Amino acid sequence: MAAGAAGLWLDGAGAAAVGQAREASARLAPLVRPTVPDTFAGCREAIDGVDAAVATLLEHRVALAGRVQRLKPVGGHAGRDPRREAAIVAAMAARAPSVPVDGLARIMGAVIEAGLDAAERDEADETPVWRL
Ligand SMILES: O=C(O)C(=O)C[C@]1(C(=O)O)C=C[C@@H](O)C=C1
Repeated sequence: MAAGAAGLWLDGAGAAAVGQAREASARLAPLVRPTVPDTFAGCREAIDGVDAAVATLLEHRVALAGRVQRLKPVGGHAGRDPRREAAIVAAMAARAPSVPVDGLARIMGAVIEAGLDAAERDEADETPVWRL
């Protein structure tokens, strides 16, 4: 398999490998090759592509957040660290200058809470899909 500017070339790959490669491409394409669509349908398609990448990153972030809870003296919601959360928002603000900082703080607050909720469900023996 090789990746190029226009997509993926698969030589002699089975259907499962082709499916996996398509999914990997869908997840990565919006990051490495952002599109600038000029139609309604094109915009919707591009948004769906970005959402696929966002969902992939959220899934990975939730798994990492779950892992760090198990390494902290006090994990879960009880061990929240407002200074760390503010530093996360400040670092992200530099990369998302079009999103007002208070909006970014609300978004990341929701993301962090979702991660902590998932970690506490995991503690209750509900195995998550992703576990690092
Ligand atoms: O870094 C930590 O201490 C974490 O528990 C992870 C995390 C996060 O999801 O980024 C979650 C809760 C804390 O308030 C701060 C950050």
